[in-house]
Amino acid sequence: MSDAAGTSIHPRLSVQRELGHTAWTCFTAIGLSYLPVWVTLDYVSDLMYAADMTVTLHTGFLDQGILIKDLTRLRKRYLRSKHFMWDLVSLLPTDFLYFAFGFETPLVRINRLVRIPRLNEALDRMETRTSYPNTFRIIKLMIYIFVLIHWNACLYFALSNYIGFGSDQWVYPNITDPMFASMRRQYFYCFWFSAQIFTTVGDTPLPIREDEYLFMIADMLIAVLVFASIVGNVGNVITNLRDRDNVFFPNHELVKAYLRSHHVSKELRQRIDNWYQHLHINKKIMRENEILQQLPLHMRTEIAVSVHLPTLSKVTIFQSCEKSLLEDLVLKLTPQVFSPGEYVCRKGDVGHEMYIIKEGKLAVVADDGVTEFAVLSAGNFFGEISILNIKGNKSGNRRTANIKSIGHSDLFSLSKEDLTDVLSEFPAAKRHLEEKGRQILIKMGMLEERAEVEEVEAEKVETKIERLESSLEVLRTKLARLMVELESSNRKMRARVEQLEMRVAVLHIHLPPGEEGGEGASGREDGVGGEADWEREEAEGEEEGEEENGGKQGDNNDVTKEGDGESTKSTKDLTERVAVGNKFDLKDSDCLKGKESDGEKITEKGDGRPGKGDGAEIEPRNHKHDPSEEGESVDKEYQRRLRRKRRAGFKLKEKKS
Ligand SMILES: Nc1ncnc2c1ncn2[C@@H]1O[C@@H]2COP(=O)(O)O[C@H]2[C@H]1O
Repeated sequence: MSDAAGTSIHPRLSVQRELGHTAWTCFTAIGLSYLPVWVTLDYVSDLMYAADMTVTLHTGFLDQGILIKDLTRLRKRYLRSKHFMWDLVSLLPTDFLYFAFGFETPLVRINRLVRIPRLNEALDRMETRTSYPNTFRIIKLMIYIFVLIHWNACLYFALSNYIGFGSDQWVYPNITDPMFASMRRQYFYCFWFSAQIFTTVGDTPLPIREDEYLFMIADMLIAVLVFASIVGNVGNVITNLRDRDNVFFPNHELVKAYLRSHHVSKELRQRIDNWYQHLHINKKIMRENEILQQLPLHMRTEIAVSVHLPTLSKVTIFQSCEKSLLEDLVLKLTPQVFSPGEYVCRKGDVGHEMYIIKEGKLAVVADDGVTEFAVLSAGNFFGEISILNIKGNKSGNRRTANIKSIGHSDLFSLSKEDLTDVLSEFPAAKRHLEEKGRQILIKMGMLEERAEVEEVEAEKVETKIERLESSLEVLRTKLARLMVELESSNRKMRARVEQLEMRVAVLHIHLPPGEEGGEGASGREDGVGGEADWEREEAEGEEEGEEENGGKQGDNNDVTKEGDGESTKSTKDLTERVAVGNKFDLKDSDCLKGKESDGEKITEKGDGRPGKGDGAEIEPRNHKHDPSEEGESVDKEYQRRLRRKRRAGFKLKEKKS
C-alpha cells in the first residue's frame, strides 16, 4: 500500500468530529436531543481512527529510494515513531469518564483532537494530486474559516449561557423567548454573530461586560489574521491563474501596450487580437517546450510522444519510421498557429525549417496569392525542399513556392539543424523526404537532372578514391607486419648461428695445443668450417665496404651495435616507418652490411699488426703464459670468428639468392 493511501480517510472525518463535538458541548440541547446520532458518529470515527492505524502499519516507506513493504520492518518503524504515540493517545478510551460526568460533557473525548496534524497531512497530499490545485486551495480555506466561525459561535453561545441568556444586549437573547428558543435559531444566530466578527463587518451589538469585551478583542485579533489569510490566499490563487495563462499563452497585455505605443495599424492590431482570441478559445498552448523544460528528459519525451504522436503518425513519411526516430523528432517540434490568409513561407525566401500540419488547411499558391496549385491538410508536410540540399535543385536553399494558410492552421515547425540531426541517424527517412522533394522539383521543372547525375558520379569517384585509400592503408599495415616477421626470423637465425659458433669456438679452445698449432700452421685451407672461404669473403667484404661506405669507416662500433641493434630496434619502429610511407629501404640492410665490413676493417686496422686480420691469430707458443691474456685472446678470437662467420653467412645467402 502506498504512503498516500494512509491518510485519505481523514479530512471528512475530522471536520465532522470537530464540528459535532463543539456543537454538542456548547449546545447541550442539540447534543441531548440527537444523542444516538452523536454517539454513532463518535464511534464510527473511532473505528476509522483504528482503521487508519492499521493502514499506517501497512504503509510502505522509502529506504534509500527503495519502497519497503516488509511487514516486520513497517511495524517496527511505526511502533517506534511519534505518530504511533499520538495515535494511541487519540484512541485512549476516555469515554469511560462519561460514567463520572454524564453525556452532557463530551469534552471527555477531547484527546481525539491530537490527530489534527494527520488532517493537514491528508490535505497536503490531496493538494499535490488534484488537477485543480487553486480550486482546492480556496475550498480548503473556506472550510478552515467555516470551522473557525463555528467554534467561535459555540464559544459565544457557551459564554452567553455562562453570563445568562438575554442578560444584556450583547449575549444570546433569552432562550425562553419563543423567537430564540429553537435549536436551529440558537445555532444560526450564534453563527451569524461569529461570521460578522470574522469577516470584519463588525455590525454586532456592543459588549457590556469585561468578559464580553475580552471575547470581542480576541475575536477581532483572530479576525484580522483570518481576513489577511483570506485576502492573501485568494490573491495567490488569482496570481497563479494569471501566471499559468502567461506561461501557456503569450502575454497579450504586453503586446497590446507595445502595439499602441508604436502606433501599429488598426488592421494589423485586429489580426493580432484575433490570433490571441483563437489561442485562448481553442486552448492552443504555444510555449509547451518552455513548460515541459522543467521536467526530466525521459518524462518530457513521454509526454510529447503521448500528445503529438497521433499527429506525427498521420504524416506519411513518419508512418513507417522507427519509434526512436519519432521520439527524437517529437521533442524538437515547435507549435505554431497561423491565421487565415497568412503566409507561412514565400517563394524565394531562404528556408530554415520545414512544417508538419497538425490541423487546418494551407494552399500552395502562385505569386498572385489566388491561384492554388495544391491544398495541404492535416498530416501533410511542406518546406522540406529548401532545407534538404537536394542534388540538382535549381532553387538551392530558397523556397520553391508560396504557402498560405486558408483558415486557422496549427503547424509544427522543425528547424533545418534538428531535421539534419535526426535524419543523419535515419537515412531511409531522409531518402524518402528527398524523393518527395525531387518529384515536386521535377513537376516544377526545377531539377537539373544532368547536374544531379554529375553530382552522383562525382560522389561515386569520391567513394572509389576513399575505398582505394583505405585498401592502401590495409596493404601498408600488412607490409609492416611482414617486415616485422622477417626481422624477427632473421634475429632467430642469427642467434642460432651464434650459438653454433660459440660451441665451435669452445671446441677450438679445448683442442690440445699441438692440434691447435697444427691448425694454425696447416694454413687456411684446413680451417674449421672452411675458414679459407671466410677469408676470401672477408676480403671481398672489405672491398665492398670500402666501395660502398667510403668515409663511413669511423663507424667501427656499428658492427657490434648493428648486430645488437637488431634486438633493440623495436618492431614498433619498423611498423611506424612503414606506416608513414617510408618504404622499407633495402639500402638499410645494404648499409648494415657495409658497416659490418667497415667495422671488420677498422678492427683490423685498430690492431695495427700485419697478419692479424687473416683470421689465424693464435699467440706464438713461446709467449710468456699469462692466463688472463690467454682468456682475452680467446675472447677476441671468438669475437673475430663470430663476425667473420656472420658476414660469410650473409654473403652466402646473398649469393644463393
Ligand atoms: N506542387 C506542390 N505540391 C505540394 N507541395 C508543394 C508543391 N510545391 C511546393 N510545395 C511545398 O512547398 C514548400 C515551399 O518551401 P520549400 O521549397 O522548402 O518546400 C516546398 C514544398 O514542400
